[in-house]
Amino acid sequence: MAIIIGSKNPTKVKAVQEVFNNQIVYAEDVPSNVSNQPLSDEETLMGASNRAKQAIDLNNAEIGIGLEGGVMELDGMTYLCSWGAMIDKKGVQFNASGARIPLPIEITEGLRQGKELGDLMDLYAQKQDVRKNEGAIGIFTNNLIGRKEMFVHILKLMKGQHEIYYKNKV
Ligand SMILES: O=P(O)(O)OP(=O)(O)OP(=O)(O)OC[C@H]1O[C@@H](n2cnc3c(O)ncnc32)[C@H](O)[C@@H]1O
Ligand SMILES: [Mg+2]
Repeated sequence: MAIIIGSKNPTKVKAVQEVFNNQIVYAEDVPSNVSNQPLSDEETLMGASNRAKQAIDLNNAEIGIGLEGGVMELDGMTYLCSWGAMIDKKGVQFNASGARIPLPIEITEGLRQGKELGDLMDLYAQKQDVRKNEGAIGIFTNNLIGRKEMFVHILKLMKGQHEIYYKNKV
């Protein structure tokens, strides 16, 4: 069973390889067709969903996956949010969201000026490519949870829903 993940970001690709460890995994960059920095749950989920739909159309894949990072407002705070979408050959789609944590005010201010979280995180942490490594979630949780681990959780939530859906159909 071939699986296509619609991104070459290593945190996303490694997470898919870990969860679908006995399957062939291809990584292809596809556009999210939302802004580079999604600013709501709706937009982040839409980005994940758009990527999954394009990924499944690319080759003769059984499953297309989209994982998207964003931020959302809740109760006057800006939270990190992440969404996943998985679509199979029959067009059945499963979604799941990941852990969310509040972001510090200096990050929120940068986002309000139109900057991308990935760039803000590199400045904040004085590191390069935080988005491809521990992610904002790693930086703000003392690395107890990293970006790949958060995506692993989202992928398990979708894989499990997919398994139950077909188990109950037979
Ligand atoms: O190549 P793609 O798959 O696009 O990988 P990406 O790192 O750009 O990831 P997203 O498009 O899913 O995320 C949208 C924006 O939010 C940033 N972002 C999201 N979550 C992040 C995190 O945990 N750490 C750092 N940046 C993050 C990311 O760098 C982008 O600017
Ligand atoms: Mg991106």
